[in-house]
Amino acid sequence: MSETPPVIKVRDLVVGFGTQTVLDHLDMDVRPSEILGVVGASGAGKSVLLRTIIGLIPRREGSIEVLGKDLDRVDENERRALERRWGVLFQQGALFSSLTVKQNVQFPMRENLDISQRLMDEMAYAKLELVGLSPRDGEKFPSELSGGMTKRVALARALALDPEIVFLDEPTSGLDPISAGDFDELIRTLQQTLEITVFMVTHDLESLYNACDRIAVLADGKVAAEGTISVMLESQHPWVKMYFQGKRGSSLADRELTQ
Ligand SMILES: Nc1ncnc2c1ncn2[C@@H]1O[C@H](COP(=O)(O)OP(=O)(O)OP(=O)(O)O)[C@@H](O)[C@H]1O
Repeated sequence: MSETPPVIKVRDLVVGFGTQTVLDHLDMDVRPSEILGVVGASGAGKSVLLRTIIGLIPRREGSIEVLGKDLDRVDENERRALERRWGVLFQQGALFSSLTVKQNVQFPMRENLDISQRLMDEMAYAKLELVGLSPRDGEKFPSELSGGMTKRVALARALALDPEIVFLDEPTSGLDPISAGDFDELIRTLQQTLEITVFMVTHDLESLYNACDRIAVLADGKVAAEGTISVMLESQHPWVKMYFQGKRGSSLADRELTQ
């Protein structure tokens, strides 16, 4: 059976800081158009993995292929072209506080595209609409936004260049459960309509149940378990058992079964 090649292929990845090894010969595949949830204990290396894939942290060993390109074999131009094919939502939203919402969303366009202000405005409004915000919200400054709106703007900015992959680092952290649920639904809808691949670091069990197709658990520097929620519920790995079959996990699993 021939399988579609992964969108992200990580092999034998070793990343560390000083004497600390964070990722220790890690392998991972992210499949086309899936939402992969990456979980693990605090400090397990989830954000480090995300940042290494997008090239912000150097590797000690191993290879990373994104969209069929080996990151060690691309030149500067190819690298820039590749970077335009992914969008990133960082943990804190990381909006520029002195720019309006619209200008924040236009930032990647300004950096990468040679187009008129008018076209950029139209594109920014389209992205804002995609994430459920109005043109009027575009004139606000980040300090005037709620937590949920900030995440939506950061997502609109991540989508600015119509990426094929979106990396999300804890997209629902700091949101109340209802806003977090809305955000999960938004990610799911976007993935279905735009067919993007989503790499999502999360602590949020609800997100894992409601938004993710598959889950990868990081422990001891590796992917210790991977698969659907049902695979997680049957896993015998101690951390996975504690997380998914612990008190909170069980109540979600019961709810899932009775739906
Ligand atoms: N720039 C850095 N310099 C030194 N150590 C770092 C750096 N970035 C991360 N680390 C260390 O790498 C380890 C993994 O960090 P990482 O942020 O990936 O954890 P995480 O799994 O995302 O945790 P959390 O769920 O708490 O966000 C931690 O021990 C952290 O202190």
